[in-house]
Amino acid sequence: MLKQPTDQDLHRIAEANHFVLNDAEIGAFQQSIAKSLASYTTIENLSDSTVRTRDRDHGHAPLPEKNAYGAWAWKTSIRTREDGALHGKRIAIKDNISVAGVPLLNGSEIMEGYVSEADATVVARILAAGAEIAGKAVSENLCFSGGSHTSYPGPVLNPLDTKRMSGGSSSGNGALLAANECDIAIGGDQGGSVRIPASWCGVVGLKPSWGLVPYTGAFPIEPSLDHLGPMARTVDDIALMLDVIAGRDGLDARQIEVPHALPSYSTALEANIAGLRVGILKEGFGWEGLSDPDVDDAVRQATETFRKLGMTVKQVSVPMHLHGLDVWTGIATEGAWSVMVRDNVIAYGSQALQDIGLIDFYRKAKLEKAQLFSPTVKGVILLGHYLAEQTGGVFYAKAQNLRRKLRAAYDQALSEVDILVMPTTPTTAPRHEPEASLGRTMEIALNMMPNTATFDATGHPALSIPCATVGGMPVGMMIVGRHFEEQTILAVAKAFETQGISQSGRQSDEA
Ligand SMILES: NC(=O)c1ccccc1
Repeated sequence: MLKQPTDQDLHRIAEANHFVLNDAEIGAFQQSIAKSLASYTTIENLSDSTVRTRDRDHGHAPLPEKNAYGAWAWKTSIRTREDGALHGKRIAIKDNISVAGVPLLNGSEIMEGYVSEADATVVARILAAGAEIAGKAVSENLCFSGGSHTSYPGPVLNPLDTKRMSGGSSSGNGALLAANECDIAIGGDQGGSVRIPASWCGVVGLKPSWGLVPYTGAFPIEPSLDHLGPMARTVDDIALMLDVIAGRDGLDARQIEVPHALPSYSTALEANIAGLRVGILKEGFGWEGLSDPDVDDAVRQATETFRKLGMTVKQVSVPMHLHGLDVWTGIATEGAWSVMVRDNVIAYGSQALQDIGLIDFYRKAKLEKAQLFSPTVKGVILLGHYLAEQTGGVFYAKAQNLRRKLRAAYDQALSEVDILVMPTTPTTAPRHEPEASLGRTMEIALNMMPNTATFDATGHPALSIPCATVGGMPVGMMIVGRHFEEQTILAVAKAFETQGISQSGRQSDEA
């Protein structure tokens, strides 16, 4: 029950909002508030009819000896039917996505003790398609890192070389797929978090068009950047999963642009890709101080495969790509601060389904345990709060407007070619740096995203596929397409995968 505010409360709040109240005004506002509070009593007493915890096996914490890479956050064996498109598939769910009755840490110690009350839409759809939910995969701390070193309870190791990072923020997903501990994993991507671990772990990862896959039931960063998408070892499994999870759920405000009728992505894999036009994005290569020239070369060389497949390949230029990360930063920093910090993961103004249990737990955790926020999250709080205080959101607002311009710039290029290609990440998986300073910890969490984050801002679909190895580690090639043309990306990726396997370049180093 909400208590009537004291007169003191009203004076304090008025002062915080830069006005003053006299005694007569206080009296009048108290009366008006008393009337409104009756509605809050009603709200408290009405059921909002959301589905709560089901009767199911809640699983167990992973045994350390069966968690060599620190990639499992929780183990389950949830299956609700014995048939369906995903029957026989073992699925890992990134630990920022709700599975009813199962803990959700979102990579942060402050969430210790929280248990999700309802299945996310993607989880409900996966179960309805007959798959087994094999567990939750470790996420970076509140999803705010592209490395795999900020996760609680510990870093995630890359199974291909355990001294290296698996990439984040879907860090566990990449490691579990590379280690063959699941067949398909659902990741989240606001700045590259599906594609970075796919790139560094040598698997396939798709960030679908913004909105295509409902975000309902996943812990957000900022609604206009939030995406969920599949990761797997094969393009077939990506398409199979996309068929299951894509489409409106009627609960997610991010789905405003999603077409009501969607193609069959699995069927689209067989489409004829000869004649399609590939654009090598000039500005996606040679990032000053970031790019490994061997990675750039390997991706350029891999595009020869497209020629062999009968596609045309040319270089295209989108100068604004160089500012994509700036636009993203303007949206992500203040946006994440407002949603995740100021507003307890509520996006005010949206009609999306709200997770009351999560909001309540997280609000209290934030009040009591803020000291446990990771360096990356503290960085977002410091700059986001400062920006709001100094500028009142003007930079956020302008960055949102610039997003349209950025999107139009890529759309222009995508009117001349069917897909854009570039390295997913400027390097292969870097080494863990356990002794890193605070500054270095932040740097290695954020320095790999110039090609990925921009497409979270514009919402274009983007897939990372292994295309070579450098120094024994996989190189990811990113294929970007037009909005809601995942079928084209998948058909191209499938053809590349089929062709690529017979090539020596896939297995050996491209010096
Ligand atoms: N959640 C993300 O996609 C992300 C990726 C990299 C850095 C920060 C955030």
